[in-house]
Amino acid sequence: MVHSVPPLNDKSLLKSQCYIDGKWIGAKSGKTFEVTDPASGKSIGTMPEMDVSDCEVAIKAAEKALVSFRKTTGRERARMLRKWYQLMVDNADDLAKLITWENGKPLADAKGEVTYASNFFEWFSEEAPRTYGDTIPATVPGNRVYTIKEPVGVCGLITPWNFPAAMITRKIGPALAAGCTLVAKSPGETPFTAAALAELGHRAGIPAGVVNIVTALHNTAEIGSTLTSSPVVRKVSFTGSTGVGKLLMKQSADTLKKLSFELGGNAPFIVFDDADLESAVAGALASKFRSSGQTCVCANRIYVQKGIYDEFCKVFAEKVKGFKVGGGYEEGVTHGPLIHNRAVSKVESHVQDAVSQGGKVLVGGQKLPDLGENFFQMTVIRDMKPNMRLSQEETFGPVAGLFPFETEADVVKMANQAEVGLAGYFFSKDIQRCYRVAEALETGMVGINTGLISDPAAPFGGVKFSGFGREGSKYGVSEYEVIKMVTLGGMGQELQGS
Ligand SMILES: NC(=O)c1ccc[n+]([C@@H]2O[C@H](COP(=O)([O-])OP(=O)(O)OC[C@H]3O[C@@H](n4cnc5c(N)ncnc54)[C@H](O)[C@@H]3O)[C@@H](O)[C@H]2O)c1
Ligand SMILES: O=CCCC(=O)O
Repeated sequence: MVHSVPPLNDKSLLKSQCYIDGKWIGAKSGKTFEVTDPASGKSIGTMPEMDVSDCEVAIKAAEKALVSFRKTTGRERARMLRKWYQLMVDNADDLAKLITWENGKPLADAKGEVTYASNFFEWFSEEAPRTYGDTIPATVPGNRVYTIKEPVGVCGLITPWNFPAAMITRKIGPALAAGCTLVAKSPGETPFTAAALAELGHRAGIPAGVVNIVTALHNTAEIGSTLTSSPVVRKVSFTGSTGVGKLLMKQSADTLKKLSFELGGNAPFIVFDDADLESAVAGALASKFRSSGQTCVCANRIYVQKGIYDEFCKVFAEKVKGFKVGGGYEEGVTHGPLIHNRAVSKVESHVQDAVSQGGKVLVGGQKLPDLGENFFQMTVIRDMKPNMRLSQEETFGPVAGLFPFETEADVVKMANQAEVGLAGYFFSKDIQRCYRVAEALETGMVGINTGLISDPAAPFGGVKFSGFGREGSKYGVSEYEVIKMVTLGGMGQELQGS
């Protein structure tokens, strides 16, 4: 496969060290791990394999920086975030090249991610000066009661590889807006984008120790356990799988941390007979195949009502045939590789399971070894059944399983059978049904007549085994705050001299 990486305009954005206490440093042990390009399998470079002692240094730096950072005004923090946002915009091309290089997504998608990611800094720069408390009418005569919002303290942030920029800015933005300092563990598969962001944060004037990034691949679990067990770290925010979320929650119990968990999904995508077929197909394609199916809000189970099932399958499959899979820098490529061969194996096993139980492959279904070991065809399977693995587990890959259904009640029941509840989608022109089904779906987010719901202004998060807490939106900052209530006693009610 032809594969050449375009040079960065600003080569100093490609780092091979960690940003801790305002300085670029390696692991004390001197150990590093290698990061590979998922498209070519070639090495991109190395990053420090940090361990418990390195992570503790980062926590100390964040603890020290908190003393003064928590006293900055919201307006001051807003200006820092705004500068950081602007630097992301100014360096968008380089950030996108890094994302494509380490994650594999096509360059146009990577550019879209940079815009999405930078918008979290813009959004939270606007929220930072508006973290209002309340004035509360007291029950006790003569008392006055009010609340103030305070930063929760040092935060530990753990993010996945599927959005190397957006998952970390979605956490750093509100943490800084609230006045918190932090230690972020960037994903071992995609650490370079986070490091470039740290460099831009440095240039934006974020004070030393406020943002610290540690990297590790093999020591990931011990970094996670250091962050969750440290009494200094008061909050952990994690985005990743449900299994790891449960582990981190257990590990956080002894120190009673505030937690936010954005975990796995298995999104139902429902198309009713009364839907506009063309826009339902477009919505399903956008939702299912975004990042080659590797987003937590990707449609995983596509339910189509019997009356339009055959037609939907035909039109949907024709469109998928038009996709071009390849290296993310190549012209005309619409979909990139999967992150690693474990992801390819899971996708392959979901296809084999469906086929062995009567699913019919309309498009794809195979690995693409000529392109590289992490490539898999964009795949469409019809005649899916509820007991198939794809129906029960998140595929996190490019397989669209099309399930027929009869009634609204049947499909809502099937949709809600999942343990997880992150996003759900449906297409219908019936306004009463729109309200009814949106309210009946057991998910944290619902897209009606759209397959794309992500927006820094909208609260992102799940229910059930998809976790808790909301990111983005007017609710995002509160995840990083505590409410302090103040009662002033004996304030009196009568005016002197009355
Ligand atoms: N809800 C959301 O917003 C959201 C967003 C993106 C991905 N996800 C979910 O993430 C999953 C895909 O990512 P993945 O397979 O890499 O998930 P994962 O849980 O294995 O890894 C996610 C992150 O956690 C780290 N990690 C892994 N084990 C850890 C441990 N023991 N202690 C501390 N950190 C640890 C990894 O290094 C990585 O940075 C999917 O289930 C997807 O739905 C959810
Ligand atoms: O993969 C999870 C995040 C996706 C998004 O924010 O749209």
